Amino acid sequence: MSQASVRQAEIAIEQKHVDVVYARLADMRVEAEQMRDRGDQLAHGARTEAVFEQASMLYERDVMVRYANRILQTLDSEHEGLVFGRLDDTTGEVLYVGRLGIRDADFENLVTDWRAPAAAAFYQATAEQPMDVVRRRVIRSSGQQVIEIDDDLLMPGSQPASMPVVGEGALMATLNRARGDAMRDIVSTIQKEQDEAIRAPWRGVTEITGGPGTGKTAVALHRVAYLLYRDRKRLGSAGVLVLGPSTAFTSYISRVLPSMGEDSVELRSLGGLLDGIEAARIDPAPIAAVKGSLRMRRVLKKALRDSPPGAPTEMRIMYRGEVLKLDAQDLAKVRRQVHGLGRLPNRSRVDAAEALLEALWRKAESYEGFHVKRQDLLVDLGERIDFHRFVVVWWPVLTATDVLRWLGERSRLAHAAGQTLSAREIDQLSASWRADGWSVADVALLDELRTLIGPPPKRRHRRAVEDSYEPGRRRPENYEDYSHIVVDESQDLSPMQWRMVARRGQYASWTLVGDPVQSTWPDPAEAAQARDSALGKRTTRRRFALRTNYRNSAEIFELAARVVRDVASDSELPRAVRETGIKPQISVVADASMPGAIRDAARELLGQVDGTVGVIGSMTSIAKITEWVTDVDPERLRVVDAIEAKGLEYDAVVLVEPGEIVAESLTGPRALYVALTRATQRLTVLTTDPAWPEG
Ligand SMILES: Nc1ncnc2c1ncn2[C@@H]1O[C@H](COP(=O)(O)OP(=O)(O)OP(=O)(O)O)[C@@H](O)[C@H]1O
Repeated sequence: MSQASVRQAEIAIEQKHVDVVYARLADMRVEAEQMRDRGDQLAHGARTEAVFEQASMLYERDVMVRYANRILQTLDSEHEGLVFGRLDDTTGEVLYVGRLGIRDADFENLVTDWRAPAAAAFYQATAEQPMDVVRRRVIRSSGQQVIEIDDDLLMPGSQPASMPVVGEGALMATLNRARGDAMRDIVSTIQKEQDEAIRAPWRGVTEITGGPGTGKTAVALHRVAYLLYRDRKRLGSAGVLVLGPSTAFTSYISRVLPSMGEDSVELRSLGGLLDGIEAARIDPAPIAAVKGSLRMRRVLKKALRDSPPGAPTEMRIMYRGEVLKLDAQDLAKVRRQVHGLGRLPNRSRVDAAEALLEALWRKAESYEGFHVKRQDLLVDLGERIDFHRFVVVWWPVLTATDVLRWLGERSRLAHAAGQTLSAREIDQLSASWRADGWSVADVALLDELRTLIGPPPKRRHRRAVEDSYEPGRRRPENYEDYSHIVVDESQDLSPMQWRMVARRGQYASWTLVGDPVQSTWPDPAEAAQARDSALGKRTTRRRFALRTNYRNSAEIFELAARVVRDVASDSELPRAVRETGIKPQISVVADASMPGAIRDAARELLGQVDGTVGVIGSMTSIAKITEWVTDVDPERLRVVDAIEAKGLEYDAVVLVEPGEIVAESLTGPRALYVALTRATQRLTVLTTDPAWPEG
């Protein structure tokens, strides 16, 4: 038989099994729907049964409905192939691996869930340690149709004559495919070193490091699916949070977990972590660096103690024929006293009222010939409506956004900053808070303020809503009790951002994903310290280093590696496994011809690849660049600045003016390294510097 017909025959064998699986699934679907109906009946019945029976009935119903929903969800979710793997072992046993564990009506195993221990060999077996696996097969399908198979022969000595081996390697086939706007899951081709990180226990802190394209993000997401599968009770109800750098990133990864049947995980960007605020604006690097540093805590604390804008600077109140007056100095003293009690400002209005009454009493006492009893004055004035009206405006309920906005006034910020910020920093920060909207770095400051201020006094009905929270429902505002938190691109979190994230995971276990070489944070020591205090005393720490770059062609990565050689050691750089024979194109362009050159390069690349093409430029020129390419294929062309490009990938990239990207970043070549490692197949660099990349 020819190779082609052997392949066809093997595909037909797999198709037969896949057909059996889908037929069984159709039956299960009917059963699941019946189960759901039966669940409803049970719930209905429970209302009329004795109380002790209700609990077990409801529990049974919940289990049924959850199981039924899970099957339906997996069947309905967009994914490639329910059955994607097969292992043949030395005893002739066959094990199929898929997205869901499925048994036939006689309870015989048709497919094993990829997360089950029995499926681990699918990812962990190698030629050196075959774990009794003779042949590993990846089955690629389109819908219910098997379209391709790819085999690895792990134990050639044990291969029976009747066992053919076909295909050229599933991994390479997958890596060569065009990229779209959404990341795909990698369940069928997870590599051994990745699998170890995915299956690590949930406790403590799991750190996954590796260069660009080593699959850190993919691994972190599969780890979440794995942990929820293994420990849903413990992790599922308190919730899992996945945090990424930008909304472009969270949208890029948003389909991976649902494609594995997980839709309960919260994906948030750093700008969207605080409920009610969606910040996308990125500050210029020097401003972001100040906003992210721990110095800001001092400034914010001080700002809260200052008198709010619009607060009266004088109090006059008539009492028994005398006008009692507190001037600005008196009032400032009272304010200091109240803050000195150390309670949250939004919880201190009663303290403020009491301190004002005391001050009024001292004033009254100082008036000659004015005889009143202290207790009388405190009670009489304390009941007066005009006194309360004053307290409300003098000690208003604060919101974090109000307080940060106030610091847009330069003199106010200067007062709060004292010696903590330089005059230039005060100029820059106050100007930034006068601008419209919030920046991503502001969100951590708002969250810090939220905690320093305390929640606004609760109204009764509001408390009722928060207390009635049950797992599965929408979580309460600014929920802080996640059971597991994944932080992607963790090398870039500022100390203030670490504090914000830590608040949400006081009892959580963590998966941290990052690459120090791609760091755009200028003070790694300060950030590392903030990170360590965020993680607290968690003693279990495990580290996984991924070393193979699956994204970039070797030719593209070679150029990227050149720009960071001075700041990174070889051991920190991954190895790109895929060669395309196509070198990146570097074109030196005159300034005036840049718009046309970008358009031409974009069009050329769009003609050469099937998927998306990214145009990446500096933050300062990205608005201009966006205008220049508006008429070029909006379907497949994406324009992002070097910061936003973090974590994303395209089939081809036009990188505009690398020198500008280096110049505007506080970590120079590292930011450029990030931008240069976004393309899977082709890269064109346009520069006005004839000496680049050497210059
Ligand atoms: N085992 C694998 N099988 C198939 N594709 C893979 C595998 N591992 C990684 N990839 C692909 O490689 C690309 C890079 O993966 P990912 O974005 O997770 O890398 P990363 O380490 O997070 O990169 P960066 O640090 O640049 O953000 C993705 O397209 C991913 O699907």
